Amino acid sequence: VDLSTSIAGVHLPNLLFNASGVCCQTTDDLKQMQDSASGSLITKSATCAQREGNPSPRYVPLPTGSINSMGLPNEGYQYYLDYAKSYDYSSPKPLFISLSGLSLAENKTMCEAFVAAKLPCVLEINFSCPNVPGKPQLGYDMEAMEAALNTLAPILRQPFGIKLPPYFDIAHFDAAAAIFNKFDDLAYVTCINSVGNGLAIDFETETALIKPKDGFGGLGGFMVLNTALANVNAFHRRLPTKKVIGVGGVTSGKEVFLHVLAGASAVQIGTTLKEEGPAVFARILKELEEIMEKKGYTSLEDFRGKVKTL
Ligand SMILES: O=C(O)c1[nH]c(=O)[nH]c(=O)c1I
Repeated sequence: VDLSTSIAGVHLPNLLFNASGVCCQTTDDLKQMQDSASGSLITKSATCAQREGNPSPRYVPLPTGSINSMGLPNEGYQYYLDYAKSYDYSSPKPLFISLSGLSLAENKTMCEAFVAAKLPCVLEINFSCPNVPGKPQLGYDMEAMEAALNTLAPILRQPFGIKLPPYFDIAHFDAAAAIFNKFDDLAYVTCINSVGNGLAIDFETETALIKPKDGFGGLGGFMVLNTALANVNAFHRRLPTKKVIGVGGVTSGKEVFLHVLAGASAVQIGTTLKEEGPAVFARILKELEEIMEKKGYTSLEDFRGKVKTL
């Protein structure tokens, strides 16, 4: 079976890669991704300056997923620019770079630096970090999101992507899609980032599980699967000339299959990669192949976006 796909003008030998933030902050992490069976890799969201992030504990696995309030820890964008400059683009795996400036000025600076370097990596702007105290998510402010795209698209002038928060209202899917359809170079959207500001509490100790923000953090893993599928399908239906990368709730080949059925062109793994390690890619690719063979599909196009309705 053929599990390859293409996004933003790059070809992925298979549709799986890491969710930004997991196994991608340092060059050691990224080497693990390169050595894994993934079809691509994306770096930890970068800010202009290096950041330590929030105090620990800041990530905790839960029975049905995870909660995190990392606080954008990263090596600073020059580190990832250097990595992108030294990346071997003859490798079958294309490189994606995540940028998450703390302001539009920061995003502008980082985009200008990457564009000036003229590299084949794909740039993805993170509109949805839920864990920087005092910084509301751009993805929930439609006007600010459109203003950011009006500033950044003319700088990028190449296919790029954006990372979106989950939306929970049809009117919000409509409003967001109406904005995205104005930008031809916006090649894809990645749905979803963590479900923001959940609260995990330990029953015995009666204490929040993570330290930052009184225990409030983004939810991920299996518990967010159905919200992720809805966001993938909502934007697949509303963005006819763009692609969707699906992320959220993948624990096996079954959820990858469901993400593609909902319309995903590629699928990322976060919590399950964090808990199982990079060997997860080989396991899940095998599971997906078995599912496709059983159902009689030979390529992702055979079923992408073909979820039936009653
Ligand atoms: O806290 C983080 O670093 C973080 N955590 C997330 O769950 N999503 C994000 O986009 C980010 I930038």
